[in-house]
Amino acid sequence: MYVVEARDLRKTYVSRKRRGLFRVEETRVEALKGVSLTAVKGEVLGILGPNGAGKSTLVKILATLLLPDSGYARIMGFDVVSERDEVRKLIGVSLSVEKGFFYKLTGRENLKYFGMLYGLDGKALEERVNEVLRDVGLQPYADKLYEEMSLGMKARLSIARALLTDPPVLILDEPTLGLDPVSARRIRSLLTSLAHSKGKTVLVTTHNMFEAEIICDRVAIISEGRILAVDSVDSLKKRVADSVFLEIRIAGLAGLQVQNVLRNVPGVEVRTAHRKGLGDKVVVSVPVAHAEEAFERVLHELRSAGLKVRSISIVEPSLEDVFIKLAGHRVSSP
Ligand SMILES: Nc1ncnc2c1ncn2[C@@H]1O[C@H](COP(=O)(O)OP(=O)(O)OP(=O)(O)O)[C@@H](O)[C@H]1O
Repeated sequence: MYVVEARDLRKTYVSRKRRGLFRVEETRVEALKGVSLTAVKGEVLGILGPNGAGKSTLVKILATLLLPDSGYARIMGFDVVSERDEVRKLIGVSLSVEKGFFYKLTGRENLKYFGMLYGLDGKALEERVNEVLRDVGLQPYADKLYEEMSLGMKARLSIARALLTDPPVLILDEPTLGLDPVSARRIRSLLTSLAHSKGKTVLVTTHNMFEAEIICDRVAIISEGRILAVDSVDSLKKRVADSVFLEIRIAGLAGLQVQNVLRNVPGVEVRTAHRKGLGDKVVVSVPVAHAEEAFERVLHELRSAGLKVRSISIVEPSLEDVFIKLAGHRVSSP
């Protein structure tokens, strides 16, 4: 059984704006255009896409906070619409824009309040609150008022709240957004250990390629309301890799010379030539099946032409390359 299962989810937002006294203008945004995905026990599933791709909409539907127009989603077999209460017992949710905390209570008091709502009390509540504060690294700031916390502290408190009941499923919208690198690293390793050591299913949205690559067992690439692919990072890369890149650094201003020297080498395409740092960095694209041969040949040609090669390395495609290939644009500029 899938722990998370979504089938053909669709959601259109309709907003109405008054234009003059009698005219109302309606705008419709199709945020989800038939999204299907599944997640199993013990995996971190990343939902990766640019701003406006539909990540938050999807997450809110799975978290029972928004109704889909059609399609269905289940958490451990329970329907997110018709069995909302059962679903809520199974999930811990942290959204990127949090509204539910009390500004005049401390972080610890907020957690205690939510812990009580979830049925914890006495010593068990005290211990659980300390445990989750430790997990997210918030102990030193636990007694600060919520309104005095930094963005990063608030983000961590939100994850701590999602962990309170030790739920089997975590649904986290941009969990490391606004965190400093040390806190982000801590949260990332917490999420992978929750999945891999405790068997939890962790759904995280992110537009951070690096994050998706290092924490996700599988990544769902979403763009303009559609899932373009769901697979492990390695498989996604293999899917798009019809070529690899050789990154060559040459002493001095030699970019154009490299282009000239390599122009007639079969299968080699010089993609860019620009100056960076100490010398020119030239990226050469070669067919994937001939990477090793091309490496030798390119090095030989450059040396024969008297160019001083500082370094040459084979660069694997990145998740960004995968995204560009599937979506037709970069993550940062849809
Ligand atoms: N309440 C709403 N009313 C109208 N349109 C909305 C609403 N919420 C989201 N949208 C639109 O739906 C689309 C998907 O938004 P969504 O927030 O799901 O994307 P996202 O991938 O989470 O983006 P981000 O990374 O910026 O949070 C966007 O075009 C957005 O403008």
